[in-house]
Amino acid sequence: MNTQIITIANQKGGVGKTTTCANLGIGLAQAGKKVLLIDGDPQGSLTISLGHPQPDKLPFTLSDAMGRILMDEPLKPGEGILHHPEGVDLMPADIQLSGMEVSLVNAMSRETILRQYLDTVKGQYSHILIDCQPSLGMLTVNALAAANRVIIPVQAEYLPAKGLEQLLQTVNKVKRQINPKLQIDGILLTMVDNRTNFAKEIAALLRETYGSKIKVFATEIPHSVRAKEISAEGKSIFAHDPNGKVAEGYKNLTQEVTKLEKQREKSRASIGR
Ligand SMILES: Nc1ncnc2c1ncn2[C@@H]1O[C@H](COP(=O)(O)OP(=O)(O)OP(=O)(O)O)[C@@H](O)[C@H]1O
Ligand SMILES: [Mg+2]
Repeated sequence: MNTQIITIANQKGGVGKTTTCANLGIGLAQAGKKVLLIDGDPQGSLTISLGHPQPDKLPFTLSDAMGRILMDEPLKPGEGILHHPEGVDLMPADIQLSGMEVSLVNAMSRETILRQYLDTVKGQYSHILIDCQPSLGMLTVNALAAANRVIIPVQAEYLPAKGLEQLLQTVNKVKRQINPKLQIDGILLTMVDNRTNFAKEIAALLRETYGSKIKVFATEIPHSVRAKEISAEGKSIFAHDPNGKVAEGYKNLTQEVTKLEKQREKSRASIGR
């Protein structure tokens, strides 16, 4: 299986990375895909939002998995992977992962420890989604080095220009130096308040500034208090508010993401001919 590995990254905090990771992941599972979510944030927000309110009580988390790779110790098949009732698997994270940033500094192949871990599990999955912490540190570099695709959530409320530039530089550097397969799927506008023109202006500005290089997803995720509630519920927006506009948004995003995949497959096939 040619596993699609999608990293959700933006070093700006609170832009909807975790919400997108959980709901795109569950959206893909509902579309019949075999999905593993990786919590790459020591805060464990993805882990918490998928029904594990105390990540530090879990017996095995991503820092243990990456530690095994660092120490060259074996992992049992599927070790530490949790199952969510809505059909996705999860490699959780807890605060111990913050120590990994430090351990990686002097490690051999420090940028590819996560990739090496994913190599041991990816045979089981069609899609792996990685949630990043809000930084461009070693963990995010590991997530970019492990992926073939990146989605960049941008909160429509602020002008993101400068931070975005820095993120794109990091992505390009990883692509050049470590991972030539890496492609930016697109910028995803999140928490869009349709009562104002602001989101439209920002979307227009983003398309104007980056549109020639980077796709801005046609799907925009609307702002809704229902989306805020889900993390406490441990469920997706599809279970919490199936007929709401955020569920519709993530359903549309799921379709855009799978469509991109098919287009790329087609163009690869035609190049191969
Ligand atoms: N569409 C939405 N409408 C309203 N609130 C939302 C929406 N999406 C996410 N939120 C809320 O906004 C906050 C930030 O979202 P989220 O945790 O997904 O962002 P993040 O980029 O992962 O943050 P961090 O950088 O801290 O990891 C959360 O409280 C979340 O519940
Ligand atoms: Mg987060």
